[in-house]
Formats: sequence, C-alpha cells, structure tokens
Amino acid sequence: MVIAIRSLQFASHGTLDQHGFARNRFWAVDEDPPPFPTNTLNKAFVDLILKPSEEDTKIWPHSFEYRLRIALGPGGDLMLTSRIRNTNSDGKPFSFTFAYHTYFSVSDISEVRVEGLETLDYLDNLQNKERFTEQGDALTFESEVDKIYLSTPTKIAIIDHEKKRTFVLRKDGLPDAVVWNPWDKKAKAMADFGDDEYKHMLCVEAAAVEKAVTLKPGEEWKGRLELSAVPSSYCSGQLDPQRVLQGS
Ligand SMILES: O=P(O)(O)OC[C@H]1O[C@@H](O)[C@H](O)[C@@H](O)[C@@H]1O
Repeated sequence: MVIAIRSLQFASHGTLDQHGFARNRFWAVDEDPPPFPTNTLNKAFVDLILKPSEEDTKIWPHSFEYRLRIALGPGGDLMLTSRIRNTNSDGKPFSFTFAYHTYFSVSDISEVRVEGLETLDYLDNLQNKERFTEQGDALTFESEVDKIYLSTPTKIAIIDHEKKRTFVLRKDGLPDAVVWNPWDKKAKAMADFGDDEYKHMLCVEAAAVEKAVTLKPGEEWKGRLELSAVPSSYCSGQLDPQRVLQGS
C-alpha cells in the first residue's frame, strides 16, 4: 500500500498544481508530541509537522500548521490523523480540499469488489465532473475509473476474492471517497507507473473534495483514516457484509 497526502488541494479541484503542495514537502518530526487521548500503550506513533515555507506562501498566501499523526495498532492497523490549523495573523480564513491518496495492492483488479459506495452520487472526473448515481451493486472494475463519491459512509471495504483479503477503511471528517484506476491506456502514458501495474492496484481515497473545508484563524480541522486488512469472509460465492464491515 502506498499513501500520499494530497493537500492543501485535491487534484484539479483548486487553483494549485495537481494535488497541491503538502505531498512533496519535507516534514519535521515532533520530538515531543501531545499524548494519545486513549489506549496510548497499544499504539506506536509519530507526529509529523508541516508549516509553510516562504516559497509556499508565495503560491498560497496563508499560515497554517499541519500535524499528521501516524499510528500503528498491535494488529497492524494503521491510523492516520491529520490536523490542520489556521495560524494566519491577518484575520483571514482559508479553504482547502484534502485526500489520503491510498493505493491498495490487489491480486487482480477484475476480481475486486468495493462495498459501501453503491447507490451513492458521484462526480465523474472522466466526464467533466458531471454528477451521476451509482447502481445498487458493489463496485467492480473493467475499465478506467476516476470518481468522487459524495456523502459516503464511514466504512468502505475492498474485497479481494483471490487473496481472500479485505481492506477496511474507516474514516472520520472525510465525507467523500475517490475511486481511481488508470487502466491500460493511461497507465502507459504515466511515467512513474508500470504499463501493467493497473491490474494490481486500486486507489480508494478518504477525501473532502466536493465541499472545501474553511477555517478561520485559530480554528482546526481534523480528518482521520484507519486502515486494516482482514481475512475475507467471502466464501463459496457468498459475501457476509456484516462481517466485512465489522472487520472480523
Ligand atoms: O498524482 P497521482 O498519484 O498519479 O494521482 C493520479 C490520480 O489520482 C486520483 O486520485 C485522481 O482522481 C486522478 O484524477 C489522478 O489522475
């Protein structure tokens, strides 16, 4: 799995370059981070801090502090908590969009199902961000996809039949979910992506894209994503959604 933080902006949903600037900056490790509110003993964590450089304020004229807490649970669960605070001293609010750009490794994209997004509205990046409604079935993949699902539930499951493994995403503060696979043609056109790699990956991204987050000075936003891999409850063609969503 590969994770990139796409902030302060998402893809072309803003005025900055694709995916904004937070994802290709150097972050500082906070050597003395605030403690975990609960279960501290069960988690290893690191806090990374990003503050704008002078160069950054030329392209985005705001002051902020972005604290990313990366925590690992005893069972291998990964928790990512982003806190973004407006530290402007000029009294000005700012707005941003956000996504955890999570690439999941799958056995075969044609065999994968995503549950939790059926019947929802989405904006289709491949059709000028037009709004459509998803059908009632779990998502399956047979061509390029680049969609932003809106008002999504807090849990989404990626079910990999072949590996008998399910990735469970639990999110908070992130209403949208991006689903992306470039498929063959676009994969060939991407310099940093192998021609056949699209067969073994799927991006499902916890995001806040449709409605930008706005913060006044002193205000803080929090967006949380928890990822776990559990043995699939898929068995003899039958899926028990209750078990998948409970992550058991
Ligand atoms: O910059 P990256 O990591 O190649 O991202 C690629 C894709 O990321 C997806 O999240 C976007 O919805 C796509 O539009 C975009 O092409």
